[in-house]
Amino acid sequence: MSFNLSVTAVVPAAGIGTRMQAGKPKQYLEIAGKTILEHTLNALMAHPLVNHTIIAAHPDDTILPTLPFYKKSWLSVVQGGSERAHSVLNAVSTLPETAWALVHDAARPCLSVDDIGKLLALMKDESVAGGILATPVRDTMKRAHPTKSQIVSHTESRESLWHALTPQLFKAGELTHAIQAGLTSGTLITDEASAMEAVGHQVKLVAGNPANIKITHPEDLPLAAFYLSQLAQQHNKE
Ligand SMILES: Nc1ccn([C@@H]2O[C@H](COP(=O)(O)OP(=O)(O)OP(=O)(O)O)[C@@H](O)[C@H]2O)c(=O)n1
Ligand SMILES: C[C@](O)(CO)[C@H](O)COP(=O)(O)O
Repeated sequence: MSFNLSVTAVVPAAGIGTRMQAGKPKQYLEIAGKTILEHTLNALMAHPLVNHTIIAAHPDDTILPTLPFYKKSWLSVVQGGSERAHSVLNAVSTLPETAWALVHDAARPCLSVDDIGKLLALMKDESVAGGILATPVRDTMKRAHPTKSQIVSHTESRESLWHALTPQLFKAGELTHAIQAGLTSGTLITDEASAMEAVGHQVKLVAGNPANIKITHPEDLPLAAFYLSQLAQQHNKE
């Protein structure tokens, strides 16, 4: 049986980085001389099965066209939307229904090629619609009191609780329909898996490296710089 093994990376990059409180969208902040977005694209394109990337960019983005990779043949750009789900939908809906979409946050540059490979192995697993990189929760989880946000209401069980990361891998057609259904029904869609789960698809959890952090707040930058240096050292040893 032949499997469609070509993969398109889809990179939602239309956010404005409010929580980062920087003078520009966080994906354009630099680490080791490259923008965070460029680190992320390099990470994705390092896997031999990833042969194209679609970026969903903010309509007012004037930085992206100035970057060195902008005119590369392996890159396409679509307009992002008001929410991350809209940005992903605008990109994924341009793909053939049977294409594999590897959706990955622009704000997650510390992605290893090994973790991409672990997730792409799901393309041959017909028991699931796709899957996501994730890490098991390590800390005790507390639910705050609904009206007293600094007071503990109760302790949540951390049994079988995971942090969802990206990339998240699904067939473009199924993902397009799931996001459209979720947006129409008002389902909260904060990642691709939540849309797929809502319409009944099986989603596999693939344990990934917790270094694959989402750069969100200023204190994440030095941590990401450290993890990127570790990835570079590992790459140089290979
Ligand atoms: N309308 C949006 C909102 C977010 N994103 C992207 O989704 C990823 C994860 O979102 P987040 O970390 O929340 O980024 P921002 O929305 O930029 O951050 P903030 O919420 O602090 O403004 C980022 O790569 C961001 O660029 C997007 O493509 N379109
Ligand atoms: C997609 C994601 O990175 C998975 O953890 C996360 O849901 C993005 O959330 P954000 O609020 O858009 O940063």
